[in-house]
Amino acid sequence: MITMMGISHQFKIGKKGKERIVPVLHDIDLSVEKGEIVAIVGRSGSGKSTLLNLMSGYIRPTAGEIKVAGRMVTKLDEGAWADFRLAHYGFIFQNFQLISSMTAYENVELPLVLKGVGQSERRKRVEKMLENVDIAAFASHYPSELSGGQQQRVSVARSLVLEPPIVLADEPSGSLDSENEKSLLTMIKQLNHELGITFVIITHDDQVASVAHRTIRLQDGRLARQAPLVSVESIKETFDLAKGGHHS
Ligand SMILES: Nc1ncnc2c1ncn2[C@@H]1O[C@H](COP(=O)(O)OP(=O)(O)OP(=O)(O)O)[C@@H](O)[C@H]1O
Repeated sequence: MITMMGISHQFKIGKKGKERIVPVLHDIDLSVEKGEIVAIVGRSGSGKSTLLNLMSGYIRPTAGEIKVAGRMVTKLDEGAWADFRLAHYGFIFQNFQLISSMTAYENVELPLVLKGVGQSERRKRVEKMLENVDIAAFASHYPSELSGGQQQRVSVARSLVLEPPIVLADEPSGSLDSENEKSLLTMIKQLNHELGITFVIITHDDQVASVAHRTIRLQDGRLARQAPLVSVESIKETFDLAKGGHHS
């Protein structure tokens, strides 16, 4: 679903003429399969958010290529990226990013309005989504009239209402208590299972990482080597020996 090939990224900081280069990611090869839940973990500053921002096209890699849903997205211009994002990605953030002057219903409806979906179809989809995340009873509440957990549910509903194939989440449970965190994780598992949505989730939290099918660790901008149970060399050796033995 998402393939990164030889991705490196560096930021330029400082005033013109006195710029400094900050290398952040180094030669990342990574792929996320359709229907996977992948957790990205690593120390603060290891490059997790940068990696997610590259996947969503908010920043462009200094080197390397990214393919998403069969499309070479590194070649897209700003406008094409915006369309691609709307069609392929949902986002879940730590601070929910709901619009305070809109009700829960209107917040969830917004992506459909932006996409030009007609009113009766909008109503059907918003109502279904609000029910999916168990927040229908609070449809007419403004964000300030909702608890943190309820706001996160609305934010999840909004990110999924266009039924994106991929959801990118940056510390989605960061501001939730353990009860609300549990129900967010149950919801993620359920959506993954029922709709086959692919999730890429940045987290510091072992609970969140425990729902993932796979955990990717970043260490100083590189993928940490997952210690294989048996090295490739030893498999080759065994294979060659077995072959040699057979012929002799
Ligand atoms: N826009 C930017 N300009 C310059 N440097 C940046 C920029 N964004 C991030 N960095 C630097 O890149 C490095 C990685 O940052 P990033 O936010 O990807 O880390 P992270 O692993 O997500 O950290 P955290 O867990 O604290 O959110 C940091 O050293 C950071 O200072």
